[in-house]
Amino acid sequence: MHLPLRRLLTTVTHKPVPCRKMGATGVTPDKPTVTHKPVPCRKMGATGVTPDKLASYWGNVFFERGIPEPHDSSRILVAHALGAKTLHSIGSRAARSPLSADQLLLVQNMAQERLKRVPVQYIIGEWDFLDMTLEMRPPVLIPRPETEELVGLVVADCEALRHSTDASVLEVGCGSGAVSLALLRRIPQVHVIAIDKSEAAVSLTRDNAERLGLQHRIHVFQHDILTDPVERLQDLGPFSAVVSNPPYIFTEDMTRLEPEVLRYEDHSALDGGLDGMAVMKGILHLAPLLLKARGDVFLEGDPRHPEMVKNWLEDHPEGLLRLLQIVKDFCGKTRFIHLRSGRDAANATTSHMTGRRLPPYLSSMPPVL
Ligand SMILES: C[S@@+](CC[C@H](N)C(=O)[O-])C[C@H]1O[C@@H](n2cnc3c(N)ncnc32)[C@H](O)[C@@H]1O
Repeated sequence: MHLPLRRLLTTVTHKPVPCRKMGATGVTPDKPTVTHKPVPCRKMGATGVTPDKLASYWGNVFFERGIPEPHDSSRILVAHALGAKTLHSIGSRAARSPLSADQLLLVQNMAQERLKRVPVQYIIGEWDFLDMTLEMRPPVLIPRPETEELVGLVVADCEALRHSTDASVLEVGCGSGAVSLALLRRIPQVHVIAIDKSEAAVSLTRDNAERLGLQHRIHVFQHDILTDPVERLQDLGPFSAVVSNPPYIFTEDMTRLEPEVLRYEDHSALDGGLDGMAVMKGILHLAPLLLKARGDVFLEGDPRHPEMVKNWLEDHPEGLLRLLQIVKDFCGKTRFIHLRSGRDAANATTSHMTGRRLPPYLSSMPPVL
């Protein structure tokens, strides 16, 4: 059953109960009413529920209810209730200590959310992207591991960014700020302009920039690349590079998305129109107006897009954009497109990258996002 998107607005972020509060009893008045079958405290003894037992209990419930990555989900939720990222990291003593009543209830409430297919990232309210922990708030897109590779590609292959002292990047569709903030952390002299048409995304990027102390090197504002005046961006340029992980799912593929994605993430962060290229084409059109004489464009897309971009470039020679590189993601799918403005770009080459695995409900999107 599909939950209405309005449900997103009521998704709560469950703050961890620090370990030092373990042993506290009673339920705080602001805790939501428990609607799910309670943790079987009587079976395990009210103070006898250890993190491993609880994770295993909820992992089995999730499994029986068809929740993807059932055991990973439950372990992350239990770890979060203990103020940790993983159960491995809590140490053997904490692993043997029973949870407090507060913590039990917190896990139970979070598990209820997971049973409704709310992504773990939204439930715990944060997620790691490269070396950063970012705040996550629905419906802003949860950054995917492939996008970490996009950052790696920009850092490795954008000479202009590494060698110039006044390099600037425009990110189109900043979402949570993952790409822009990762670039700022890796390239000290760079300044980023990050735009998004979604107010929620702009606000989250700003908050994440503050969280990481990077707010002085990033200018974030609401801007629709397809409809707002380009002069607004030109006034802030010209840029050394334009980077984007635009919405690139073909509209016809949207219905095949997992409930976690379809119900809770912003559709306009995902749906790229009939050919998945609505925003991408906007960027290709505008890039020559925004880039320095020899500037780069880095795009993440669907595996069908590199060929489609090649065709688009043949139909639009006036833009003087050249395809420089097509790069595969860690699944071996053609994923990233590197273009350069001006006449001196080399011929296309193909390279491969490796990386880590994504939870299935995020990775099995058609196509993998
Ligand atoms: C796939 S998400 C990428 C978010 C983030 N950069 C990341 O990689 O996690 C695409 C983002 O583009 C934004 N977006 C969609 N259409 C846009 C448009 N016409 N102009 C600006 N941003 C747009 C969405 O709001 C969304 O935040």
